[in-house]
Amino acid sequence: MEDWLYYFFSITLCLTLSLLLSSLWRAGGKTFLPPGPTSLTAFGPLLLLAWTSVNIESVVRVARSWYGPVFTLYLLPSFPVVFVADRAVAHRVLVQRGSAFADRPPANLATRIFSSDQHNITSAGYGPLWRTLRRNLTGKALHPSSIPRYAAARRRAASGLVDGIAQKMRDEGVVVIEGLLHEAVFHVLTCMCFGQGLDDGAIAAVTELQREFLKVVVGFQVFGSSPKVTKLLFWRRYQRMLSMRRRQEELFIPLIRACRARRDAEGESFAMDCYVDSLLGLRIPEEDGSSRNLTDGEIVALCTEFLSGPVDSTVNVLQWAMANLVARPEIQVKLRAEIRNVAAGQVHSRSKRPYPVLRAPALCGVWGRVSAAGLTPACAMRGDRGSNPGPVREEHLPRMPYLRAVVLESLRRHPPARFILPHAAAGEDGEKLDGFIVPREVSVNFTLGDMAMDGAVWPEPERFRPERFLPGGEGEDLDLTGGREIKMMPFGAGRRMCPGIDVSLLHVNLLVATMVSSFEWSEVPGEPVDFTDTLELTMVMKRPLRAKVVPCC
Ligand code: HEM
Repeated sequence: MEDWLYYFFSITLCLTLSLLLSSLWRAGGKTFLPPGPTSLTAFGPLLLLAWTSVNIESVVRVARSWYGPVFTLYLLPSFPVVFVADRAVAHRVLVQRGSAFADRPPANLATRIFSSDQHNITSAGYGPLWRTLRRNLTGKALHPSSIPRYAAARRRAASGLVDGIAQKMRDEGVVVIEGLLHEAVFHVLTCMCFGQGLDDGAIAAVTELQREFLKVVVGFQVFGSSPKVTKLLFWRRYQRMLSMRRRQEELFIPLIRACRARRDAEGESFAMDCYVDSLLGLRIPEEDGSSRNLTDGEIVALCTEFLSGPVDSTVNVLQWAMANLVARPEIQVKLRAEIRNVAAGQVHSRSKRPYPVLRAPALCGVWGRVSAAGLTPACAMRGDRGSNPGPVREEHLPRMPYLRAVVLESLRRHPPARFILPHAAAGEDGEKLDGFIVPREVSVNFTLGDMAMDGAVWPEPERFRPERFLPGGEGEDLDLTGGREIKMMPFGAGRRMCPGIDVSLLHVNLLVATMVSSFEWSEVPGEPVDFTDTLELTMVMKRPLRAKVVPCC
C-alpha cells in the first residue's frame, strides 16, 4: 500500500517539478545541460524505488543511442543526472581536467546518516576534509609498508576459506561460496580496521552486522527522494535505518575505545596497528581555519565505509572470477598449472604490474585439514601420487601473469559497479563538460561497465578470455589507473579513484590462487553456472555460485 502512495505522490510531484525545472535550468542562463528525455522525470522515482529490479543500464544505453555519449536523465525529481558514456570523454573529464569534476553531489538522507554528515572519504566534498581523510587512509592503513602487517590475518582468512569449502562439500555435497568469501574478506578488513588483537567473537559480530547492512542499505536510497515525505511513507524502513546506525555505534565504539586505551597505555612506544589507530590522532580541518579530532561517531562512519563497499566489491570480484573458472575448466587447469609451477620454483619471471612484495610465511596445515575433512583427493581418484608443491605464498603472486590476467578479465567482464560513484563539478559556477555547462548540484555519472565492453578496444567483448592481458593481447599494457587512456576503469579514474586498488588486487589474487590450488572445481551436474546478474549494493550473481570441489593433491 505504501508503495502505491509513493508512486502516486512521486509522479504528481515530478511532473510538476519537471515542467518547473526544465524552464528554470534554461531560464537561469548559466546552465546548459546535455540533452536528454525530460519526460523520464516522471518515472525517475519509480526507477529509484525499483532500483534493484529495473535494469538502469538498459535505460542508459537507449539514451546513449538517442543523444550521444553525454546526456541527461532525470532519475531524481529534484536533480537531473548527467551521464558520460564514452571512454575518451571520461578520460578528459576525470583525468585531464584533474579536479574539475572531483566533487560529490549533495548527499541524500541515508548517506548523511551513515557518513556522519559527509565525514567519510566517499561522500566528502572535494576539499580539505576529503584530502585529510584520503591521505590518512592511503598514507597509513593502505600504505604499501603497512600491508605486510596484515599478512597473518590474510593467512587465517585463506585457510579458514579452504576449511569452510571442504566442510561444506563434505556436509552438503555442494559448495556455495558467497558466505565463505564474505567471512574471509571481512576477517581481513575487520583486522585492518580494528587491529590484529580482535577475538573471533568480535570479528563474527562485525561480519554479521555489516552483512546485514550490505543487504538493506540499497533500500535506504528511497530517502534520496523528498525525504520529508518518504520518511512518512516508509516509516518502518526509516526506523530500521536509524536502528542500523545505532547498532553500528553500539558495536564499533567499544572497539574504537579499546584502540584509544591501548594508545594511551603505550604512550611514546605506541605503534599504529590498524585504521582506527590512524584516525585517533588525526586532526581534521574546520571551516574557520582551526582543526579538531574526529568524534567517535565520525570514526564509526569511517569504519562503516571501510567495512561495506570494499568488502562487497572484493567478494563480488572473487565470486565472478570463480564462476568463470568453474564454467571454463580449460582456464582453471591452465591457471592451476601456473600456480603449481611458480610454487614449485619453476617460474622466475616477474609480471609487469607489481603487487606489494610480501614476506609472509606459507599457509600452513591446509592440506592436513582438507584430508581430515574426509574428502577424497583428486590424485587418489586418478590413482597417481599428485604433485602439489604446497600452499600459495604471497610472494609468489607477482610471478603469476595468468592469475593476474584471470582477475583482470573478471574485473572487465563483471565490474562490481556499473557506474562509478556520482561525481560533481567542483567550481562555484559549475564546470564545462564537452560544450555543456554542468552546475555544482548535478550528479555526473560514468558508465564504467559499458566502457569495458567497447568492441573497438576489446574484440569479442562478451567472451571471457584472460589471454587479452598476456603479452600480445589488447590489454597487455593496460594502465588500470586510466592515467594514459581509459580502456576499462573498474576502480574509477582520476582524483577520486579507488584508494584500495592494490590491497584489493592482493586479496583477490591470493584468495583465487588459494581456492584453485586447493581444489578442482566443477559445475554441479545439471546446473550450469548462471551468469545472470542483479543489482544490490554492487552487481552480484543473481543465483550465487554453486559448485562441486575435489581437493587437489
Ligand atoms: C575489488 C575491489 C574494489 C573495487 C572494484 C572498488 C571500486 C571503487 C570505485 C569504482 C570507486 C569510485 C571511484 C570514483 O568515484 O571515481 C571506489 C571508491 C572508493 N573505494 Fe574502492 N573498490 C574496491 C575495494 C576497495 C577497498 C579494499 C578499499 C579500502 C580498504 C576501498 C576504498 C574506497 C574509497 C575510500 C573510495 C572513495 C574514494 C574517494 O571518494 O576519494 N575500495 N572504489
